Amino acid sequence: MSQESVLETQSLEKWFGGVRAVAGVDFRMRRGELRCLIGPNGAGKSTFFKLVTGQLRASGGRIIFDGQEITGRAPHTIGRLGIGIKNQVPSVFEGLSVAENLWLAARLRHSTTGARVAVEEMIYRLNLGNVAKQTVGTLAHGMRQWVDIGMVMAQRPKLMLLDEPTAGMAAEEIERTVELIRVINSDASVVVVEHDMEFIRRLNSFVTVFHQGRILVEDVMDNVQRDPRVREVYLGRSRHT
Ligand SMILES: Nc1ncnc2c1ncn2[C@@H]1O[C@H](COP(=O)(O)OP(=O)(O)OP(=O)(O)O)[C@@H](O)[C@H]1O
Repeated sequence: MSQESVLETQSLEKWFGGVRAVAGVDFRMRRGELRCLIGPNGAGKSTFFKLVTGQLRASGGRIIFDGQEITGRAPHTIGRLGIGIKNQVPSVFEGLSVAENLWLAARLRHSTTGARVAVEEMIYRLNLGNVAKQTVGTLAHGMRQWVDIGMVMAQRPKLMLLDEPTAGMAAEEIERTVELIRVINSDASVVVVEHDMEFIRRLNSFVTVFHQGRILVEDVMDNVQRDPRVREVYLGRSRHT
């Protein structure tokens, strides 16, 4: 594997019974890169994420993170090595405050002092100072998503996976999420799975298109949207254009 790669998969496969959800994926991204992953429903994007984080065990192939093979490693080991994931459903504690949530996440990786520093930094970087003491369950949907993202950031991952971070967000919340992803990407590699094409366009990154568990196309968004194969399987559908 190239020294430049933060993540590489080789012939990665996942079967669920007779369904080949991930069907031999050779994926590679550079250290420091921001990459978007798109594809129609059922294309295998979430399964790919879960294989990388160890939430699911691969049926075949290899996963290499930061120069080290992580295939078959447990999720907590992979987390400690530096891969963080924000799943579609926020894993916040609704009954605790923003600061308490960030603290619990930060303590997974840091000493008491280090965690305190990380919490303060996340509150600042996420611009959550006004709501730091507020109970997360009382916050608007967008803010809960940002707290969830902050909890992953507080662990200082080298690679952050974001599964549909803008789902259910209003336009101004989406705008702020674009900025937040740039902040995250200033010191971590990032992969974003999204259905919102305008959001992907705003992120202005290299895009990988999944279809039926395989990589169909990899290119910049302009070329992806013009590609007839992509239009056929995905962008031609009114819901996604
Ligand atoms: N736990 C599971 N058991 C059985 N089949 C599964 C499981 N998880 C996913 N699948 C199947 O694997 C395929 C890929 O699903 P996956 O959720 O990875 O797609 P996706 O691209 O993330 O879709 P979406 O955009 O709708 O989230 C689908 O056919 C799905 O039904």
